[in-house]
Amino acid sequence: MTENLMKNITFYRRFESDIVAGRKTITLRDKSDADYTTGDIVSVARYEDNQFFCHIKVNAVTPVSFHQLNQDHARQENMTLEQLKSTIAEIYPGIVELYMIEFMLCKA
Ligand SMILES: CC(=O)Nc1ccn([C@H]2C[C@H](O)[C@@H](CO)O2)c(=O)n1
Repeated sequence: MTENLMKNITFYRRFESDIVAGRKTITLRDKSDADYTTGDIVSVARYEDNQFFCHIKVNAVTPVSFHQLNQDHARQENMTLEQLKSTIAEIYPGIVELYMIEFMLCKA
């Protein structure tokens, strides 16, 4: 019998309030952190202390290059495009190939 293990993802603490309010509906990750499939229900915790704070449902996973990032991506991250690019550059210095994980909050 195969067990259906729930996947996990972490976000930096500073993004928790935007996620639980539904203001942040994508995250851009490197390949090692993008192993999600449409329909996955994912358990979300803070990166700093691994404290669970919600579940999300994955709506799509799409490759996107750093140079393609635009105002739509920024709006879905609840940031300006400048903030988004500098956040990505800080987390993943020099990265070109990203994966956009689109998600929606699962209401408890
Ligand atoms: C460990 C790790 O990389 N954790 C991450 C990576 C990204 N995020 C956030 C930051 C931005 O809002 C988007 C785009 O990368 O996702 C994060 O919270 N934690």
